[in-house]
Amino acid sequence: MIEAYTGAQVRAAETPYLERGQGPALMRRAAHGLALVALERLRDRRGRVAGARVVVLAGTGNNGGDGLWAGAELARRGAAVLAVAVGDRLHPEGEAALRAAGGRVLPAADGAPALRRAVEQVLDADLVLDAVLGTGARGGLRGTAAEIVRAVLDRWPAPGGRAPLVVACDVPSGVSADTGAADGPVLPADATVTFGATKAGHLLPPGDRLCGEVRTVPLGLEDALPAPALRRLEHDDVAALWPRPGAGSHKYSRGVVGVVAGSATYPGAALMCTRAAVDAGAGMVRHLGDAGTRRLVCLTSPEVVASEDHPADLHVQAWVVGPGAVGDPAQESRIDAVLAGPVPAVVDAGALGAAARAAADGALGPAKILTPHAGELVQVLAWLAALGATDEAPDRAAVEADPARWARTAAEATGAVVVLKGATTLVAAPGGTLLSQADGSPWLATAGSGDTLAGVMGAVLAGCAEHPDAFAAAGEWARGDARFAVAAALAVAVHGYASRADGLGPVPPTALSAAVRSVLRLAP
Ligand SMILES: NC(=O)C1=CN([C@@H]2O[C@H](COP(=O)(O)OP(=O)(O)OC[C@H]3O[C@@H](n4cnc5c(N)ncnc54)[C@H](OP(=O)(O)O)[C@@H]3O)[C@@H](O)[C@H]2O)[C@@H](O)CC1
Ligand SMILES: [K+]
Repeated sequence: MIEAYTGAQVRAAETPYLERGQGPALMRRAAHGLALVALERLRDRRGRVAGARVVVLAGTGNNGGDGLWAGAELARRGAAVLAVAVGDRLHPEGEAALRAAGGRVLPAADGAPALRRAVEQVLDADLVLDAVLGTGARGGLRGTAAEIVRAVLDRWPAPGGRAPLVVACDVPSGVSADTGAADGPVLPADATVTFGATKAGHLLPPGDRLCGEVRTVPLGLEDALPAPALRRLEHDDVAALWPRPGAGSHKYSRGVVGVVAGSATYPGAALMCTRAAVDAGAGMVRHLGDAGTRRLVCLTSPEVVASEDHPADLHVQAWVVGPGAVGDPAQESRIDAVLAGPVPAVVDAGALGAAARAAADGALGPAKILTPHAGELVQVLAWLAALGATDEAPDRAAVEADPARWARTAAEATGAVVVLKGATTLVAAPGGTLLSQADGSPWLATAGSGDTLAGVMGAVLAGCAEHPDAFAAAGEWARGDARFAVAAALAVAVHGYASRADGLGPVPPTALSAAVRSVLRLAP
């Protein structure tokens, strides 16, 4: 599991060390880790370090200091290192170290000619160390640094062209270490070397897409860190946590999933959703819907028991409501009943409007999991604002600029877990628990993918519904209501792995569902 922290959390953990005078030692350790990754990248690209042209984009603070000390190490290995000073000063010891190692300094803020030279040097470099801003940034890049990065990006080579390698120091400058927000220009990094702990901004969109590979250099702060701001499940976590039947399990103890999906207009959603719940290992899957859809469900997945019942007539461990359930009053009535009841539920697509209404009448509770994509979240937040449950109704650009903020807002306003689907999917629980998963193939952005995810999520939700400690192996934090957020993240991860199971190619939802089975053969 990756645990990530805000910049402020890491700075607070560093404070006692700084007060004991250990700041310079921490900086040297950080800079050495940065230099090692830069050396590795240079060797991969050029075979040797000697003679490589390296530019350090150096800011005025300690982030710049890290870059200058790392530049000094590279200079000692024979690289030609130029520090581009973007502000009115440089970290004094870092600058002295760089000069002592034979590096040069270009004060880029000294007028237009200096700025133009800086841009040429960056474009000509083999490697750029981006050390303008780290955890001390207030907002995105501004001033000379912003002008340089903008001018460089304007001339950044087309795909296939040769661009300098970029290694970011702590975070790509201009990306918030706390939120992943990127206000203004940012040089996309091939690798980001971070210090003390992974930062939340490395795992949150849109900044996560600008980090490249993230490497963390330990600084010995681990024991001083508080609870993480954000977590990401990795392969081993998924293998260990996914609910599996024991010798004494039977279909009811494993979890029955009830699916309220499909309508005369959209029967396919019900087929994909029920199939995925079967493939993800539900003990039993029941489908409620119109006669035509039921017949198709039974033909596609004979394992499913389809009926025209009402949710109140059935005992299930978890519901999935909404996929394709549009324009059918009987389905709407079933959705309302599930939302009003206590049973855990995945609330998708056609049920999100009803969820917003139900939430405005009283919290849905943490056992309900809403699964909007960005467009649907905008709609849900607009409904919540219109119903007086929230103050603000952001547009899509605002949601995409800071998705974590808005996923959290929706979670607090509804009392439910909110899964904001995207290339990086965020899971926000009302208590503040936040997970980020980025496991899927870009091919996953296809119609029906969400119906499949909802089915997979229904299966894992049914498996943990009656077991508050189902995921205790992940840590104390995962007990009780937090298990619903973990269930959601597990489903997102498995769905993502399934999209890559046969390599990177198209994944129509039926193939995706079949791949879920191969992913779940993971050894526990
Ligand atoms: N603490 C430690 O023990 C360790 C810390 N480490 C390293 O220190 C980093 C944090 O260093 P930091 O605190 O000096 O802040 P930092 O990110 O360099 O930026 C602040 C400077 O930038 C400026 N500035 C601010 N916003 C701006 C903007 N939008 N656009 C332009 N400029 C802006 C601001 O200048 P001002 O505006 O105040 O004149 C200020 O001078 C951390 O990320 C890690 O790399 C490691 O060595 C390990 C040990
Ligand atoms: K940086």
